[in-house]
Amino acid sequence: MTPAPQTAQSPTHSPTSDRPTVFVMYGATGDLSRRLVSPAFFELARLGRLPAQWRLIGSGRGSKSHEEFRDFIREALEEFGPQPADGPWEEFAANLLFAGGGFTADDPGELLDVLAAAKQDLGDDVEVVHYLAIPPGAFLDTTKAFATHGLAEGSRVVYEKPYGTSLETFEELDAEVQRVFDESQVFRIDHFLAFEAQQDVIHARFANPWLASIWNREFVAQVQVDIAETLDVAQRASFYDATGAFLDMIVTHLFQMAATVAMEPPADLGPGALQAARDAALQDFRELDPAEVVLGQFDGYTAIDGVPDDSRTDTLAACRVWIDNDRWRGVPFLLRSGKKMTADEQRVTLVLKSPADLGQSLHADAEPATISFSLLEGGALDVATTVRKPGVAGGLVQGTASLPLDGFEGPAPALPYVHLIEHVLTGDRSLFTGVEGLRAAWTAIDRFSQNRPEVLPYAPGTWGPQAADALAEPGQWFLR
Ligand SMILES: NC(=O)C1=CN([C@@H]2O[C@H](COP(=O)(O)OP(=O)(O)OC[C@H]3O[C@@H](n4cnc5c(N)ncnc54)[C@H](OP(=O)(O)O)[C@@H]3O)[C@@H](O)[C@H]2O)C=CC1
Ligand SMILES: O=C1O[C@H](COP(=O)(O)O)[C@@H](O)[C@H](O)[C@H]1O
Repeated sequence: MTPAPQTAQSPTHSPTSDRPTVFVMYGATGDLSRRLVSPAFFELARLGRLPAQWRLIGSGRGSKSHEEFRDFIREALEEFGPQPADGPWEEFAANLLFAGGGFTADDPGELLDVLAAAKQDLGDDVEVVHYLAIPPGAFLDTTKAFATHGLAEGSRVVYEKPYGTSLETFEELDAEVQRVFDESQVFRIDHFLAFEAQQDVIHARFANPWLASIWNREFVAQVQVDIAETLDVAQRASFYDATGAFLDMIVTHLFQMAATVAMEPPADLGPGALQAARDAALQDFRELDPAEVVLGQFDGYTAIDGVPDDSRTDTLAACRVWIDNDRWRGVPFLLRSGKKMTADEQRVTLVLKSPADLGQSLHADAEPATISFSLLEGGALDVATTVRKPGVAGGLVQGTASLPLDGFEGPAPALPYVHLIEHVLTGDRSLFTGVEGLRAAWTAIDRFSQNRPEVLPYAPGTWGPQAADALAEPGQWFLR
């Protein structure tokens, strides 16, 4: 298979955020827009890092006046921050526009008119960024609509995850995307790659030879990527019920995080090399065995408005992934993510081999040490290690040294979407997924997709069905 060209910067776009820019956000009334993307735009405005002249057009199938859309975004900021009062709200709001009536090949709704007016306001040399914050099932038709209405040429386009919903739909979508756009125009998001702490996993590994030297099957017994949420899905039942935890989180964010851990040292830490290293790791993922996947649904899920009474959608998924290469052969990568769980935690953990695993007789029964990165907010690095118990009785005890990763002088950590939007403007692909890695991810889950296990019930506020615990044996989940 010939890899699609992946260039760090478009030959046709200058790596600057100075060009007047119109962002069109499809799905602007949705959960992603309210919780993550609109706050990031406002944060960029607060930081003075948007282009000097810009507009943000929210696109949706319903109808809203520009003023109603501004109120809608203000309410989202009041709920999720940054607070409007903490930034240049009035100036920001004046740049917000809404184009209703949807956007399809047959009917572009109000978008062409609103876009033309915004471009006219901003002058001749306007950059247009299309941002698809809509459910993945709508990506293909929207891409076709770009071609029909002549909106592809000279623009940049940002696809949310999941890019596809199966190997087949991924191929269909990507073929259309490659037909309509040049690869240099396309950005495929996985916002976990933009977490500050995700970047810490990479930099901690390569800046510390002691860490780099144990980052392999000789010393690591298990790798765990565990994203637990107390969050419900009531606000976005229709998207969620059609998607489920496995597609929403596992084949997307958790596969990318697992690949971040698993990757070979990249040639350098530049955008192209990082993306290529992750993609290469994904290509070594073994096809998932459906017997090593556990799906769960929290009790009460089907009572949510908009969820069918007989829905079998998974709200939790856990699996064991094997990576067939010299560094990781035989090391299980345990991935788990679910809604309505016990806690909000996002962790990448390397469980190291115990003295017994390494054939040592001294302190053979000592617990395995762990190196664990919390991905929440600014992140933290927690190293749990066995030490002597103080006092005359002696014995061993495990203690944890915790290093907050945002506890240093300098700017505060930025929201992931702040990084992503800036990187789209500058053409830097280090935080974006690569098409070959995505193809490998969909290939790895293809057999599972045709043969999904039964969905098991779990009580809200727990760690999921017991079968998920068993995946970690003979070890156990770090979060428990
Ligand atoms: N929510 C989150 O935390 C995150 C979501 N994502 C991704 O963002 C995308 C959107 O997710 P989210 O915002 O949660 O989903 P929502 O269900 O909230 O949908 C977003 C918006 O898309 C529009 N929409 C729905 N169906 C269609 C359709 N068939 N065609 C065109 N537009 C449609 C709706 O707006 P209207 O009715 O106004 O047209 C809706 O408000 C998904 O791909 C998701 O995976 C990524 C990271 C985080
Ligand atoms: O992509 C998604 O991510 C969020 C979790 O991301 P966070 O940045 O809010 O922690 C998840 O809740 C959502 O279901 C999913 O679509």
